[in-house]
Amino acid sequence: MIEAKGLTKRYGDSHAVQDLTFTVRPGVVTGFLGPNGAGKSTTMRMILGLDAPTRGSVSVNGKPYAAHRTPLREVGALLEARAVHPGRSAYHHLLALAQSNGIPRSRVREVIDAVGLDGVANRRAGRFSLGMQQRLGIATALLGDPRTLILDEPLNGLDTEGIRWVRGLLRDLAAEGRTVFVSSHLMTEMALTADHVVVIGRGRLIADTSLDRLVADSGHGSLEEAFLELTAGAAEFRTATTRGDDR
Ligand SMILES: Nc1ncnc2c1ncn2[C@@H]1O[C@H](COP(=O)(O)OP(=O)(O)OP(=O)(O)O)[C@@H](O)[C@H]1O
Repeated sequence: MIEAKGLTKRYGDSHAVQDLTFTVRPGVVTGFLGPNGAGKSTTMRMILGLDAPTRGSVSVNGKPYAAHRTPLREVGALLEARAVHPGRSAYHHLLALAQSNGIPRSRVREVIDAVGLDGVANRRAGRFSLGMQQRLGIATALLGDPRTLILDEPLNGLDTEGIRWVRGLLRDLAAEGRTVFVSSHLMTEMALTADHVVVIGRGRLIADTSLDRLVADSGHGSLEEAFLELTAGAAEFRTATTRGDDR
């Protein structure tokens, strides 16, 4: 469970995140949606204690992230797939994290197999393609068998098989009773994966509802249309076509 209360982050004169209050519940996949620059990554960084809120608070599984004694066993996160020592193999990257978090060595092989990296586990992570780095990032998130998963754009760079695999993985993790909070710009994928959505724009909460209700209430048949309508006034970057300049 993730609980944000009045969460706010200001950089200089501008708000990246403003007065966000929402709860991410276990047992369902919650999609975290918003246009470019809406504040999704900043919110996730605050949940993980990587950025301090200017105001407000956020807890994961009942406590601030930093208050957990073995955080990797509570919360698995993928924020920046490239945040891996480039000279280290995938196996040694995971092993170092396992050893510093009291996770058995056998779990390293399990997650390597689970993400399909068994054939390249001894290669330097710095030479991995984006999709391979993303798979390693997901393996890192799964390493501690955590109750809560926070994944920022986990589908970036994945091939068709990888995208389908992540869809099944997220649904399975939620079905096991875990909390799954995932951001993505791929609305067709989110429509297939998420049960619930939290939508933000310009740092503010726009919607916190079931995916089915969001689509039904919009009167449109798709999440993509519902999302574009909902965020029309909150998107900083829209192309001429979407703005209707050429009509
Ligand atoms: N360290 C920082 N210093 C100054 N401004 C920042 C910083 N980090 C983020 N911002 C600003 O905060 C806003 C929200 O950025 P954030 O990366 O959280 O958005 P996002 O929803 O994840 O965007 P995207 O979908 O494009 O990845 C943006 O205007 C961004 O420029």
